[in-house]
Amino acid sequence: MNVNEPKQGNALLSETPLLQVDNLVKRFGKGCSYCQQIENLQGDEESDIESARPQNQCPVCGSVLGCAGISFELYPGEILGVVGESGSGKSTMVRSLYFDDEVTSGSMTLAGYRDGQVNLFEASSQQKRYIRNHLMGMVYQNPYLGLRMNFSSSGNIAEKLFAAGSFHVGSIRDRAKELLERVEIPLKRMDERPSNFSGGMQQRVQISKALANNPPLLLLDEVTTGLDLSVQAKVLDLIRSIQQELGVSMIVVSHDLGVIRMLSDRTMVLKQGRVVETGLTDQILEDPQHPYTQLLVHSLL
Ligand SMILES: Nc1ncnc2c1ncn2[C@@H]1O[C@H](COP(=O)(O)OP(=O)(O)OP(=O)(O)O)[C@@H](O)[C@H]1O
Repeated sequence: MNVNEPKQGNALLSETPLLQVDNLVKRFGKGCSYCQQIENLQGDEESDIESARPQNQCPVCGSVLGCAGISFELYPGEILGVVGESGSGKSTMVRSLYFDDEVTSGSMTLAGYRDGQVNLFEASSQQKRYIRNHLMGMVYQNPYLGLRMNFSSSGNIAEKLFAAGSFHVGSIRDRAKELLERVEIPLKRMDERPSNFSGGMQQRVQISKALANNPPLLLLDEVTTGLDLSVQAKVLDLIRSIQQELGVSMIVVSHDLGVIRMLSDRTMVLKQGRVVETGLTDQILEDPQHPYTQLLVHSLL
């Protein structure tokens, strides 16, 4: 597959979302009676584009709204791109979805967990662990967050399989081989620590670990940022082919519209913790409606 080729159409969207997020709020800081009314920090969408004053910071108590009421749906087999400038809340959003950060309020349901009837943000820590181990995978920009650098690559995968209840050493080893082969890590290096690997290889090991238990949902946070362009292209190509092969749904966070253009079916644009525009990626890139999206798109050109 050539990464320079345009995407082959959009995923077939089924009627029922795999993931539904409603009104996700994440506040950093204690908050006060002023900023608990989120609309007080709303700002003027049209005029604050160039403004230096962050609209997501409370002028009274100084708390910051990382996510200020984000709602969206993700359908089976779909790749949703999340784009926005630095500080727009992209990482806070995915970290919240993966339970790395505890949210302030909001709800998240997954079709594969108790028929989508449970707000996962309110689940117990044991339930959250189950969901992370069986139903979600996460790939971080910084491989040190997703990998244990003092374990071998196969050991990293084994850890994820153990966590989901696999204990048969032979099958774990076979699965590790299969996954590492899939992400093109030479098998003779499977017992080496990822700290010996290049940045692109570390990201590929992270991807294989995240996929170990066949989760229906994969979260990818700036996974190619900081890699050389040719390495970046290989990792993006891998992500795209894995998605086509396994049909896994993905949320791809990037500040780089080139990455979004290549991978995502639909795109959600964030600004200061809020969704300003969502639509088919081609439409967002070719005919952006919101002034902020227009600025982002034009800065790509
Ligand atoms: N631990 C924290 N404590 C206080 N504020 C935070 C914390 N983490 C994030 N923020 C704030 O939340 C807002 C959203 O940050 P976030 O890192 O999610 O943005 P981003 O779009 O991922 O940016 P980048 O691409 O630069 O990482 C920013 O204003 C940021 O300063």
